[in-house]
Amino acid sequence: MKRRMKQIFGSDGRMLMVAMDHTAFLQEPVDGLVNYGKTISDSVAAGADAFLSPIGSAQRYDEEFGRSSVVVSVDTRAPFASEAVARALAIGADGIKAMVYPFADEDWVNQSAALAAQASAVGLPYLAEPVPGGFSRSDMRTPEIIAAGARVAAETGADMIKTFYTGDAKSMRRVVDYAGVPVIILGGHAKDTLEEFYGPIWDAINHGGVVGVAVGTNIWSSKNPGGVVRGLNAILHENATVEQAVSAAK
Ligand SMILES: O=C[C@H](O)COP(=O)(O)O
Repeated sequence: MKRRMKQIFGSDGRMLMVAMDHTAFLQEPVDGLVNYGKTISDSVAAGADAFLSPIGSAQRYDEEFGRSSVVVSVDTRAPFASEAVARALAIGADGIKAMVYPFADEDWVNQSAALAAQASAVGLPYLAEPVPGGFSRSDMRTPEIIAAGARVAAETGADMIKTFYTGDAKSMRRVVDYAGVPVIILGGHAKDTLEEFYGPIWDAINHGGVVGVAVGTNIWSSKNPGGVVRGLNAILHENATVEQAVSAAK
């Protein structure tokens, strides 16, 4: 477990994860995901530490992933718990990831606990993504509920949490403190400018206690995925300002 966690996070304890698991549920092809292998290769060259991928692509693109970490997403299109863990191990994954729906679906919370137990038994890091109330409850995205949801997911046995940015570093710090395990934030919908995209990430990393990002849409929907990753790498691993990150991306 320790060796795999170090592999995912790297020597500075931070993680730049490119999320490409959307192919398991998106209802239309997106160029950056049609060109899945190229998006991976460009991201690796730009400094990505890890990828989030469904099992099918995790197997298919092993060449492109190179020495980066691959965390297999088993939210959908994959068997849960023991079968998913065995499959992830069989393909050489560095971790496993699943959704959790605190305050909405007890079965999913219990499934998360089962998955955590199975993964822990074989030393496979488990990344849980709590979505309080489920996707329909956008009213449940307050900092307090995000913090509570993160803790529920951590209490199922997750080793890391991927969750929403609360919108400001102070309340994000409370999420991180309450979760008790490393927290990374997701990217969300496509932003109009790089400044708008990098700004909150810079805050979360430098003042919110967040140790990484899992970004999908803002990378693979960009005309220049490698550039977006380069800017993220500058913020996460080179202490760059937002302005420097924007320059690095261009
Ligand atoms: O696995 C998906 C994550 O939510 C990150 O992707 P996103 O940047 O599109 O939100």
